[in-house]
Amino acid sequence: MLNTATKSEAPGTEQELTDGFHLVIDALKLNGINTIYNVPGIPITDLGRMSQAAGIRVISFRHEQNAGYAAGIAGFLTKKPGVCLTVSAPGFLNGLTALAHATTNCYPMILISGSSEREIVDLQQGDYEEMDQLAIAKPLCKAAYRVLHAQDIGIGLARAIRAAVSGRPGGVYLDLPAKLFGQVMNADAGAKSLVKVIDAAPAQIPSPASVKRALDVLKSAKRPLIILGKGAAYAQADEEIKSFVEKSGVPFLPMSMAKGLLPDTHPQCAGAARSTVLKESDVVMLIGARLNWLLSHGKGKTWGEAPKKFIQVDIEPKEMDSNVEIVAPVVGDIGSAVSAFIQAMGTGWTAPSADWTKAVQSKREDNVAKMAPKLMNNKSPMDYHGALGVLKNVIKERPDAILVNEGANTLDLARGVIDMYKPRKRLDVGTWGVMGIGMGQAIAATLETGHPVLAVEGDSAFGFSGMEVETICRYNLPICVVIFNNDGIYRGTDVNNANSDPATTVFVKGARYDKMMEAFGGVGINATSPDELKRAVNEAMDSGKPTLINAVIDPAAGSESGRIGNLNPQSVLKKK
Ligand SMILES: CC(C)(COP(=O)(O)OP(=O)(O)OC[C@H]1O[C@@H](n2cnc3c(N)ncnc32)[C@H](O)[C@@H]1OP(=O)(O)O)[C@@H](O)C(=O)NCCC(=O)NCCSC(=O)C(=O)O
Repeated sequence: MLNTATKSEAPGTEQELTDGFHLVIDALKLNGINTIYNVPGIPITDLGRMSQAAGIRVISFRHEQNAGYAAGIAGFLTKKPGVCLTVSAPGFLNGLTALAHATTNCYPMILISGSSEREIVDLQQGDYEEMDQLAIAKPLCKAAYRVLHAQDIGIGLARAIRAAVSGRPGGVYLDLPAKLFGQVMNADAGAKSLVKVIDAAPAQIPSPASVKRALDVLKSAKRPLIILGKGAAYAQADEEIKSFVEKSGVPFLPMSMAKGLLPDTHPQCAGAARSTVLKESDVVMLIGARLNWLLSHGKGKTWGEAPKKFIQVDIEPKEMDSNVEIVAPVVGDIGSAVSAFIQAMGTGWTAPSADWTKAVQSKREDNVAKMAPKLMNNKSPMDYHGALGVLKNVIKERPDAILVNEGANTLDLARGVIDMYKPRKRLDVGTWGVMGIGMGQAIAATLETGHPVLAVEGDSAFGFSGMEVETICRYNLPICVVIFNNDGIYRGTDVNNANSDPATTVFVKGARYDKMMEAFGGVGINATSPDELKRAVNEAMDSGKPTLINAVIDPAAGSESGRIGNLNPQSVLKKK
């Protein structure tokens, strides 16, 4: 129902009126958008207040980048665009990193930003926070729109929603100049101008020929492999994906955020035999996974000598042949494609040879067995494995909890050690390997799903969004943040011999991040051994109280930039 903003006062011509503020709110509600991730300020403070009054959940952050990361991951988790609301110029720019991140990661998100007046901006006359925001946003997102007239708000939002979620999802920018909010129009006309987006992300059914071609190639394989990407997790076609993988009998490798689509403990899971399956497979079916740097572009020594054939399932036709030849492209949405595979496989599907599946299984068992003793050590200060062994069990006992994870070593090692059991329960740095997603993602994850969150953070990574612990306390969210504190980036042991400044990669020694949480009324714990960590995390996850655990990690533990290999400039220098 339309909110009545005011009534016109001319005698005898009384009519219900609405305005830009109310039209934006009504358009959001009409389209089922019930949460806004926001940082208030000119000119959108009242939009936040009025949205809250109208029943939309408005979560106010301390920095727009974190609100943006929250909106992006909300989009990933719900398949509805996550909305981030920012002030003009500087606030808008702060939100842009998250908008670009959403686009790169294919998360549906709308960055709505207030902006200054067109007449003044275009003549560059020095308006408050003057900036041509639309032009700046355009190259960083899927689509960018500006609404100048109140009667176009409905259409503007409809275009933004459709652009964000249809085809390959991504970030959309919606520019709302300050003057728009105050524009008044007849309430009936306003209501009629709103648009409810019907079938915003229509199913894209793959052609039967492409389905048959893909299955023929898979069937011909001696050593097949399925790689599940976060596109598969996004699709929410969990049952279909599980049935297909199990029916095929093919080993599967989950990319980081696809972990849990099938449990990491599933007999077909090849996560712990990664090098073996990439090198030795002869046919690889990519489902919602891109052949980007995370998969070494599908070539080079990671993929071994054996010739490979790639099958790729993706909603975006341009993804095909992006790095290597795709012999069987299947263009469609993942749910439709996987359902079509199941149907076309019929009843006579033959599983891959036991030679292959047993070889994968035995490599996996070897790696898991090698890892096991490391995870049980009770050293103090802790090393990564001792601390992660504890967290692995925390998630095993609470498979519905959401794990947020960022850092360098903290990310790389947690990804392997912590098994996931359910879909979309692992959220991390995504395609860019960006640091700073932690608190924004943790906040949105619990708000959107109702599940508690365990955020496992490197001390450096946490610093990018650390002030949001106040937000976590303000909204009293069930988030347990564990900071792997080794006094620096990669390690805390670097020394600068040139002058008295600290080395570039070290932080204050023995910092107590737990005190930050206490400052805002949450629970802060300093844990120096795996036993202490175990007690503290279990208590936090059971109580649901905002908690931050400063996990003291040996400053000498850890290696340079995880395993990014030759992307790490220091390793390049060392090689010269
Ligand atoms: C590209 C990658 C997927 C490739 O990683 P790899 O190291 O090759 O593989 P994984 O991590 O999956 O696995 C490593 C090895 O552990 C094995 N493995 C995996 N799981 C297990 C379990 N559960 N038990 C035992 N062993 C296991 C796996 O088979 C591999 O061994 P083998 O099979 O024997 O090989 C990954 O590096 C990645 O996601 N990188 C992103 C990192 C990132 O975004 N960083 C942010 C930058 S931080 C930053 O800003 C900065 O540093 O700068």
